[in-house]
Amino acid sequence: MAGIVEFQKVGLRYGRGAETLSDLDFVLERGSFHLLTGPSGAGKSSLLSLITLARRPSRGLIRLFGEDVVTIDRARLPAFRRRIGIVYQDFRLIPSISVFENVALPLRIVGAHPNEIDASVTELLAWVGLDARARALPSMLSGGEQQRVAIARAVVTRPDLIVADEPTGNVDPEMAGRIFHLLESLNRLGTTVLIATHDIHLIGRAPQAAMMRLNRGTLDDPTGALRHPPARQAPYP
Ligand SMILES: Nc1ncnc2c1ncn2[C@@H]1O[C@H](COP(=O)(O)OP(=O)(O)OP(=O)(O)O)[C@@H](O)[C@H]1O
Repeated sequence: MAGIVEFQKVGLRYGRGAETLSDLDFVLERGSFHLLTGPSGAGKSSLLSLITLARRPSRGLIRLFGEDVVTIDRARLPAFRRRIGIVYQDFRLIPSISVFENVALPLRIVGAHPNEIDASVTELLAWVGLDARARALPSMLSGGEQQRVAIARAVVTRPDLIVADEPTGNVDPEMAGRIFHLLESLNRLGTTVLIATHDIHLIGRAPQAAMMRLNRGTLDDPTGALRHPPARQAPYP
């Protein structure tokens, strides 16, 4: 089965200091569900930034969807980025447009039909409990509400890969459960999901998820799933 993400001997160094990430070797198989944990400062966001093509590694090979994205012509990177739904830790909503338009934006970029945009955005905003706030600007929302908008935006195009950095960091346990359920449902439909989280409740909800643990920039593999990746995750209870 093809790897959606493959890292070989990847290292990342900011400036002239020691490496923040070292010798990362792993494969995320198509349709897998991974949780990335580790103490604050271990390098989780840095690792996600390599996968989402926000940064290039200092060394090593990264393949996304089977292609080497380190040496690739930069002009081709947007096509890869469009296949990835990203939930940023700091949301990164566009402040000058409405909640609806923030979620609609990825669909507008790919030229989706207006009817499809209306239907998809409306459905997702209802799913995250924000249908009544569709016309609001992001600044009028609480942190947790903004996080839900960011999640709706990340999944609206049904991307091949979803990368979420602390997607439940600002919401209550009930909403965290809904968000997790949404990501699980997308995973069952074949989307590969990688979630970086400190949320022990979230980790407890996903006993079958493959765990990746970063420790000072190197990766532990407590479930062995990186060396022997499951072809497909077992269904969640
Ligand atoms: N742009 C940057 N320039 C220089 N150093 C950076 C940069 N981004 C992150 N770092 C450093 O890299 C290390 C790892 O940071 P990173 O944000 O990846 O960790 P993290 O595991 O996501 O932490 P947290 O759980 O607190 O979000 C930290 O020491 C951080 O200071």
